[in-house]
Amino acid sequence: MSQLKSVQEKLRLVRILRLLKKTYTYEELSKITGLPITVLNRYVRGKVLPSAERTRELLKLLLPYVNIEEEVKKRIKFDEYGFFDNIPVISDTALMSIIAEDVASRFMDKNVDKVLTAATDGIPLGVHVARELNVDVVYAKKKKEVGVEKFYEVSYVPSASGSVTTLYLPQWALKKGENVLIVDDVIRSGETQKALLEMCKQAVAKPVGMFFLISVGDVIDKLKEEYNIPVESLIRLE
Ligand SMILES: O=P(O)(O)OC[C@H]1O[C@H](OP(=O)(O)OP(=O)(O)O)[C@H](O)[C@@H]1O
Repeated sequence: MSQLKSVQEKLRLVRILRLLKKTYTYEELSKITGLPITVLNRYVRGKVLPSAERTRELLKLLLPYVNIEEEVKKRIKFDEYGFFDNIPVISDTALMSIIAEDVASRFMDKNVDKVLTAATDGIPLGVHVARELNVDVVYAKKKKEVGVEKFYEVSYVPSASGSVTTLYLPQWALKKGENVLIVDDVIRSGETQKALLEMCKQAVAKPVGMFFLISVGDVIDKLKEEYNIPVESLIRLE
């Protein structure tokens, strides 16, 4: 294993420990791993890193306790009208890194050149996934930034809004022939995503897949059928 790969594995273990720390006590983690609390605490705080061999052993022991779907569900807070607050999910950097590893492995064989998302709430997932795939992330905004000469722009009517929204993306951000992975935190009607797909069309770039943390209803099945690309979500709400 290369030095870099070995360090990455160690950092992955620290992220997993930090995530599990939010659910399990040090006593419980100590029982699971057979390591003293003081040692685990040093790993979590980054005071020391485990050896490569211990990292492998600990990952084997701890990974069964990581259920990312449950971690996301646990963090979604619904209000009295059935709307949910996704900030507890997208602001948790340890969880987002672990989710991004999962997303990267799902789309590893797609030769992704760029990750595309929509501002605002798609950005954290976009950044984490792009970093994991070692590519750049670009995002469409609802306003035109000054200093940009040419934009791809798509107008649509978001469900239940009754007004037209336009998304703008600088033309330098997507190039002809690039393989694009579209990600977002949530997909409800799919209108935002169709706008991003339309931007790929304007750029003559190729959408190679779509991923969402949360999808509502059967919208991802419809997109998959219509565009004939893999469309996946971590959790599906009815
Ligand atoms: O499938 P759809 O019905 O199009 O909805 C999904 C979109 O809605 C949310 O963004 P929003 O437009 O609320 O902007 P925000 O990210 O700035 O909150 C979300 O982040 C998605 O981009």
